[in-house]
Amino acid sequence: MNSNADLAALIRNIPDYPKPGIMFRDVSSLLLDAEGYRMTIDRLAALVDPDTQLVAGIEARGFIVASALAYVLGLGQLMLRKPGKLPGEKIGTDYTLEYGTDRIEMHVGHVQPDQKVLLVDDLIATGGTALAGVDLIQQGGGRVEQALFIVDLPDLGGAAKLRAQGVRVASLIGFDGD
Ligand SMILES: O=P(O)(O)OC[C@H]1O[C@H](OP(=O)(O)OP(=O)(O)O)[C@H](O)[C@@H]1O
Ligand SMILES: Nc1ncnc2[nH]cnc12
Repeated sequence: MNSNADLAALIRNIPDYPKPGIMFRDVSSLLLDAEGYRMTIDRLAALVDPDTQLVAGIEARGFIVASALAYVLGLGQLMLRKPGKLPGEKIGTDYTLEYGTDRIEMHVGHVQPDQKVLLVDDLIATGGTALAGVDLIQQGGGRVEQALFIVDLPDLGGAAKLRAQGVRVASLIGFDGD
């Protein structure tokens, strides 16, 4: 498992899921591979800004990345959740993604003023989800200067949109032509 190309080979590609025309990049097959999962987290951890104070993951697949990274880095994890899951006072943002619309929510008070928050997810496509995450964290008073993903689908433009917001974006694997 010497290169990110080895990691890319562990991702299953499923055409026309969940809608015709979508090539679904399934990280579940990468996560099944013990060495692949460890290498993925180690390589993402090596990219994290040293002054990062909190790791934010987006439900559901983002939690798998955020949990492991927060543990390795010795940081706390902020949960950005799909609707109807948070018991406390919350703020939320609606967004559009490659194959539909959704909403994420965050507890009020879970980000400290000016806290430096790393945003992570398994994959960025159109960027709708990640931009909603940045918006929520900023509404909560935090700063997002960096975002990390296992997979980027650059042709869908999400990473470029995040960069236009001043966020530094990195990923381990890029799939062109999506
Ligand atoms: O860049 P975008 O076009 O917004 O797409 C990326 C998002 O889509 C997937 O999540 P999904 O909403 O399918 O939910 P899941 O994590 O619960 O599977 C993925 O995990 C990202 O969060
Ligand atoms: N093509 C894709 N594969 C997997 N997850 C996604 N989320 C948004 N687009 C996706």
